[in-house]
Amino acid sequence: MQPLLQNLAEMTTHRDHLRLEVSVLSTIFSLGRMLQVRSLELFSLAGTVRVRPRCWSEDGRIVCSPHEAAEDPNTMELEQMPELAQCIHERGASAQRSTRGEHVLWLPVWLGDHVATCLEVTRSQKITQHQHEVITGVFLVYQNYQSLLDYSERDALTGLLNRKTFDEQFARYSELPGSDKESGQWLAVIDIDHFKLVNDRYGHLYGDEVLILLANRLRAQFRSQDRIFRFGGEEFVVLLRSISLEHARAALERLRAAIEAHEFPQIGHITISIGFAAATPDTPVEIIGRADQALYHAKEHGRNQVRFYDDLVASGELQSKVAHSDIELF
Ligand SMILES: Nc1nc2c(ncn2[C@@H]2O[C@H](COP(=O)(O)OP(=O)(O)OP(=O)(O)O)[C@@H](O)[C@H]2O)c(=O)[nH]1
Repeated sequence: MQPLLQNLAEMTTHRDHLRLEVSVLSTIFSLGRMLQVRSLELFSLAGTVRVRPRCWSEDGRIVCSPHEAAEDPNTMELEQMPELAQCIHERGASAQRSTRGEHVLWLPVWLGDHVATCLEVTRSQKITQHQHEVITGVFLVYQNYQSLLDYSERDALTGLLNRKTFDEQFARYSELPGSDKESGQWLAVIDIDHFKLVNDRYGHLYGDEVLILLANRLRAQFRSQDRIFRFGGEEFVVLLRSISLEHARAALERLRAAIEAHEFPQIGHITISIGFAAATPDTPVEIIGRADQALYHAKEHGRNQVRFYDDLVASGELQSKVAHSDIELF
């Protein structure tokens, strides 16, 4: 039991979801006689729920896929794993499948009413009641800790990622290939127009309702590899990945138009302004600064519009930051 307790203690030192995942897989693997342990990621793609192995045991070590979910060639539809699919539809705690020489146990990680990860344990022998209890015990420690970690990274009102997690997520994006016009990374800052009026006229509760509806719309609009943050107040930031400039512009424009057309309960119609910039290998502060400049340009020129920083610099409507710093005297 001693090594198991040590493994559990080690597991809860991690402050990063992936490291925690690797640690729980290695703890379960060390319980012995495992053919394989894997973490499966569940994600939506083109209207279907897909599954892909994110990390797995290989030669006694845990290795992780180098791909993002949507670009991973090794995915399948959830429905191709009927026992797991049924367990998830029924919001079950576990599922099993036993064939000759292979016994599989699945443990979905429930965060609220949502599953994005599932642990899979495969043994050559049947999993006994005692082994099932030990594995489930380790899993529950992991799930509770994962949920605490998730809670600390999210904005309480909207459930979007909070400002605190931005730098880490941005650093991950920066490791990916740089932006070009064919396929790049983009950072957009989205701000509700005259939101103070909504609060003043209808009260903060209605204001909060608008923020929640906008957050839901953002989640529906962007893909699983994009990252959406609430930076505080009525300001949201989206990191868009692997998308051409024109597609990024079109997605942001669709969002703007959808919000303009939406009838919010009691309040009626609101609009948003969006500024965006290329997520180049500069510091996050510089990139947010550029997107912010584009946003404020939109605010000063009528609101309810999407503006791209490079366009504004090219047309002479904005001066680039370099030009500013040249004349900075203090
Ligand atoms: N309901 C609600 N309001 C918030 C929250 N956080 C910030 N606000 C409000 O957001 C409003 C932001 O107002 P301003 O920064 O003046 O901007 P604005 O009225 O949107 O005007 P423009 O951005 O110039 O179009 C303030 O009234 C804040 O009180 C929140 O969590 N809930």
